[in-house]
This record gives sequence, structure tokens and C-alpha cells, in this order.
Amino acid sequence: MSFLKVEKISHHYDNKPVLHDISFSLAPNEILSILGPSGCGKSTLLKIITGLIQPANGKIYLENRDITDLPPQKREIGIVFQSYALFPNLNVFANIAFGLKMKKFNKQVIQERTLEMLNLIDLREKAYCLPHQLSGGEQQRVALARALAPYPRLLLLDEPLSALDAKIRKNLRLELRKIIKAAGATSIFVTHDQEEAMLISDRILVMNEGKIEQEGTPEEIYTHPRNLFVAGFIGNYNLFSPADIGEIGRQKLENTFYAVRPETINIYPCHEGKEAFPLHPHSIICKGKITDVNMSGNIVVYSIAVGSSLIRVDKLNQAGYEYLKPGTRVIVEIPYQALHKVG
Ligand SMILES: Nc1ncnc2c1ncn2[C@@H]1O[C@H](COP(=O)(O)OP(=O)(O)OP(=O)(O)O)[C@@H](O)[C@H]1O
Repeated sequence: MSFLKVEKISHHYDNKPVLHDISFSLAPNEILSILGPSGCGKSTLLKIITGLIQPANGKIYLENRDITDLPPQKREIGIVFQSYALFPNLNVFANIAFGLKMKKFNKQVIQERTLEMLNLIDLREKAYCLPHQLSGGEQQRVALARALAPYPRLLLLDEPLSALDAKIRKNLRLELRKIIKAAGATSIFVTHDQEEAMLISDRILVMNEGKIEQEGTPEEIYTHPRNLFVAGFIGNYNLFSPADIGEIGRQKLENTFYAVRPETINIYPCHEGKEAFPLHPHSIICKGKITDVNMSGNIVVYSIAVGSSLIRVDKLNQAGYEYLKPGTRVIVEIPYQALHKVG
């Protein structure tokens, strides 16, 4: 059974179309990320789900009930925004309890549920602090607890980590998923950061210019991008046509674009006078020259000029790994199964 069903939603501002026939559904307890570049329509779609905007066309169903015309306050949707939006004059406990009070839960329920939320976000010892006494990451955990406290039917998170600095952001990603899963909240997470979407969600919708380009699990999106846009947006993919790289192989490639992940490519130095190499039956082989070598954590990132393309190759920097120097001529081996046709 789908918990939320978004059916053929279209929208425009001043005759400019921004959403085209968007349909997707969400299973109970699932975390779905909507991933796409700035201006692709993510916020507009969220506002339509919350009821802040009426769509030009289409329907929204929550637990099989048509909520398209229901006002926002009747939808029981919790929202966490990019800015923490906590009440500055209320302490952490009162901020979390706020939604419960508004919904007129009795005192004991408010006390118990607020404590449960404080434990969930691991901030019990900060219950009587004011928001300005907390770090950005802590404030965002409080914002999450406040949204979860009144048992929302659906939780929407609109770029909740983008105001945080890089380190806190990285730490909070997995914690956010853990908290949402522990609370059992069905959620939609909006982001333009592919790494964040991969780590936090069960499923991802990749959006571009008001359309869904691909829908799938993080692994499906990462390993099988459906088209050039998704491969380009997911990051690090090498994109080329066979003519660009002057490949030699046993299977003829089509004259279109292919995507290949940097970690799937092998490179071998060409030793002087020994440039001949066997044709591997399951690979395409080409010649290249290393133009740059960079360390990115435990990964050695090679930039290799191959034909008219610059190919990225990632190798694990294990103990004893001897990396190749810029200027080295190399044989580049790309396994056929690593190639994805995206043109
Ligand atoms: N109130 C409005 N009036 C007119 N155009 C708007 C309005 N709100 C958004 N737009 C336009 O609609 C398109 C989609 O905007 P939207 O805010 O939904 O994108 P987004 O993917 O959320 O972007 P970002 O990641 O930058 O927040 C953009 O071209 C934007 O300029």
C-alpha cells in the first residue's frame, strides 16, 4: 500500500511551467529524497504537498484520502526547514513541546513525549538551554524533534542540513536517518547534495526542470544512471563517446554517450618499447597520459588525457601503493560491464 501518492502534479508561475506531470508514491516508514539542481522545482513540489500552494493539475493522496484541497493545518505534516526556525525565547524542552500543546495533548502526554524526543536526539542534558546556547547541529536536532513530537503523518525536510558547516553536516547526516527511522516517520527529504541523498534515503527521485529523470534506490541511481543528466548530476562519472577516446575493443560501441565510474577503470604504465598489449575480451582499451595526480583522503585521483577526453580514475591508496606520476603514459582498461549507455 502506498502511504503517500502524488499523481500527475503540474504547476506553473505566471504561465511559466515549473512542474510537469509529477507522479510518485511513498511506502509507510520510507525516506524518499528529492534530489535536483537549484530551480528544478523541489520547493514548489514540497509546498504543494504541504498545501501552501494549490497545484494547477493533479492530486495528492495521504493514506488513500484525497488531501489536494485540504488546508495545510489539517494535513498533519511536520516540516523541518533549512534555517532552524526555533522560538528564540523558549528553551529546548518548550520548543519541542510546542506542537503538542497546540494540539492540546494532556500535560502528562506532553511531558512524556517531549522526554522521549529529547532522548531520541540525545540532548536531554540541554533541555533547559535556549536555542542560542546550542550549536547549529544541536539546533537542527531540536527542530527535528519539534517536528516529530506531535506524531505527524508525514515529515518533510527541506534542505535541513544546508545551513550547517561541512563537518557538522557530515556528522548529522547519518544521525538524521537514525532518528527518523527510530521515530518511524514516513519522510520526504529535499536536497541538491547527491551524497546526502544517498546516505539518508531509502529511495531517490532525481529531478530536473520540473520532471523526474530517474527514480530508484541509492544504489540503482549510483550504479545505473539512466541518462546523461543523472550521470552528470550524480557526480564523478566519466562521460564520453567512443570517438572521443579512440578505443580499441572487440565489441563495437554505439556512437552515443557512455558513463563510467572512475573506480571501475584500470590503468597500467606503458614501458618503453613495450606498448603492445593484449586485447582483453571483456574490456575496451585505450592509450592515455596522466596529466594530474591528487590525493583525496584515501583515494588517489588520476586525471588522464585519453583522445580528446580527460578521464578520471580513482585508486585506493592502500599501504604500499606506488602511485604513477604525471606525464606517465598508460594503458586504460574499461570493463564493458562498467559502461552505461546514457546518450
Ligand atoms: N513565487 C514564485 N513566482 C514565480 N516564480 C517562482 C516562484 N517560486 C519559484 N519560482 C520559480 O520556479 C522555479 C522552481 O523553483 P523552486 O523554488 O521550486 O526550485 P528549487 O528546486 O526548490 O530551487 P532551490 O534548490 O534553489 O530552492 C524556479 O525557476 C523559480 O525561479
